[in-house]
Amino acid sequence: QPARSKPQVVILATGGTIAGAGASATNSATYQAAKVPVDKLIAGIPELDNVAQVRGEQAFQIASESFTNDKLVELGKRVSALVKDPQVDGVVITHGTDTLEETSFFLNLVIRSDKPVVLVGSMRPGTSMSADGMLNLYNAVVVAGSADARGKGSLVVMNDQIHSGRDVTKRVNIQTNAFYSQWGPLGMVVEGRTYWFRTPAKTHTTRSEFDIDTLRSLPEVHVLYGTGNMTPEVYKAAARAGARAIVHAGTGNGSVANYLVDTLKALRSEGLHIVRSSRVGDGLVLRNSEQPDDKYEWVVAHDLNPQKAKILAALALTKTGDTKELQRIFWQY
Ligand SMILES: NC(=O)C[C@H](N)C(=O)O
Repeated sequence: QPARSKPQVVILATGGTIAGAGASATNSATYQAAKVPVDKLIAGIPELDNVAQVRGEQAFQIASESFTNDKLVELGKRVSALVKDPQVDGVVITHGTDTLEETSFFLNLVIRSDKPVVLVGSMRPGTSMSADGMLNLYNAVVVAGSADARGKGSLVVMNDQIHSGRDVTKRVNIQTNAFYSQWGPLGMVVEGRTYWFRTPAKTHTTRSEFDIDTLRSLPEVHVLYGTGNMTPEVYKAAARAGARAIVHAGTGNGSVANYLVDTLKALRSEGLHIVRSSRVGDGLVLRNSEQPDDKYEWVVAHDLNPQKAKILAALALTKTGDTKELQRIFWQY
């Protein structure tokens, strides 16, 4: 077959601020997300034509805070079908930034392909002054069409940086430098070229034991946030509401208040899993630090923040209910 001159990239649009519109150019924070259809986004960047052959597909038109487990599974299945198409070299997903880190981690774990899957959003709507969506989308298409982006797991392109979809998190709610990875970005994309500096160490995509093609749904996992003066009843309510695991977004090292410990132990003995993460954001929670996890059969979230731990716990619970296995999964991914 003759080599194609340009990579073929599909832009799968889900909504978010990158498809947002405000009343005036000064509305950078007050606007409606998920308004502009994907074909209009593509038409607004004729330069895309220089770097890839692009086509759009509208998966959803929602703000990302409204993503559900069912939507994650539906999106994952569509991405999987696209990357199996020999005509497709890479996929870009336009996404709201609020839960982009959950979707990127989920796809990093369930898409069994080494083709680039690149998530992108924006912090300002396209109608605003210094809107960031156009360049972010252009950069994302460049990365999705790059052979050197293959095999690196899902990627997030924001603000000229290329992040691992596993590591990245939204840290600022109102500026264009919103995304951050505690272990650093993987690379940069500048003027249509990629520059790489590191690769992910954790298992992903082609080597993952999770597979979107056989996944039908995700079990319920709730995150409960550690503060002073917690209420044990809230943990029991999560269990009654059908949670199979609770991610405890603990203070500091994932610590648990002394008056909560008995409730968490009792819930564990009833079959619910306890995953200790931290509300701090950076760092990592170690086993048997703060609490005797071995004795209580609790799991620690390693370096995953609570919302990422929720995604991995849900996927892990589709495979096992064994605490040691769950912990092995948290170390590995
Ligand atoms: N900047 C954004 O995209 C925020 C928006 N609420 C969303 O996540 O859809």
